[in-house]
Amino acid sequence: MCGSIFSLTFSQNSEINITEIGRYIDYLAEKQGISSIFVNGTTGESMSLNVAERKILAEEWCEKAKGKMDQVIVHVGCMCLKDSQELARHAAQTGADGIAVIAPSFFKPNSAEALRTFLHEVSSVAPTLPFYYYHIPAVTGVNVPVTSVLENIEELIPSFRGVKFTGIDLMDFGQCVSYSQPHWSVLYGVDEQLLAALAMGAHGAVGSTYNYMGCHVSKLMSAFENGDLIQARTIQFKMQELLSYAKKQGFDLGVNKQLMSEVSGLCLGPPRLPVVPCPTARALSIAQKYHSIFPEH
Ligand SMILES: CC(=O)N[C@H](C=O)[C@@H](O)[C@H](O)[C@H](O)CO
Ligand SMILES: CC(=O)C(=O)O
Repeated sequence: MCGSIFSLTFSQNSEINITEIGRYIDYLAEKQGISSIFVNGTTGESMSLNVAERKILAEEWCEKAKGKMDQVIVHVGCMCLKDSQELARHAAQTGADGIAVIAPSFFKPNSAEALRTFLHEVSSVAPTLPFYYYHIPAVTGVNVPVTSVLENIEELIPSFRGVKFTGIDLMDFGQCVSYSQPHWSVLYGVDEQLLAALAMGAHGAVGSTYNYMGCHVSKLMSAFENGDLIQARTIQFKMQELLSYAKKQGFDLGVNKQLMSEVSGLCLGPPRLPVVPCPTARALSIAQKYHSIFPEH
């Protein structure tokens, strides 16, 4: 299971703060059973960071994860192809285990072909690095079916190794799994309905809430593997209960980040504008809900 890391900032000025990264990795490995990390993605507020900041973070996460995480996947997608290529080259030099790329979303690709060409251009500057397409249509507004992105993709991108699928279209997802090659990973990213994706054959899970619910999610996944659907559902329903409570209160990245700070005790700092910090009372109430749903933590 892969945790998507939150950005780390200083509370005074929301400048990036790399001093907490080592502790963050130990927390994920020891307390949440997280074996891989996804850096500079949605949760990591990559689109609100500049290229220089993203390089510093990628370097520090790769360095501190050595010997503690199986894999560090660095997201390098940007609005600008040149920036994405610069970050892809940098990820290769930094020793990342793979890169992921989101569809640009200001000027959107108008077809699967345009999207595939963009992905190809990024991958070609780091040809030896395993490449993942990151599908998150609710955020990007790019709704190209992933199935159509995957068609003969290795002819275009020989380093292609899978998809991080954060969408709710389980038919598209199922077809991706069905089309996938043995050396690919088709990973699911909507934490609230992971169990449905496991039934469709998901090879793994990547998500923001695994930062603080990872230990429960690994139980959900083992229960599913052992055929214990009752137990798997019980855990999934608890996750849904927490997230639906949080959503009623206005769940966004600011709330999610504050919740992680409350549960873990780590100092993650505030989000960067345009995301605004979560009011303390709201974070405490959601954290209380978390502890009542998962009393063992
Ligand atoms: C939009 C977004 O941030 N999606 C995340 C992963 O990609 C998920 O992990 C969600 O944060 C999670 O499923 C809660 O809604
Ligand atoms: C949530 C997630 O997977 C990301 O941070 O991109």
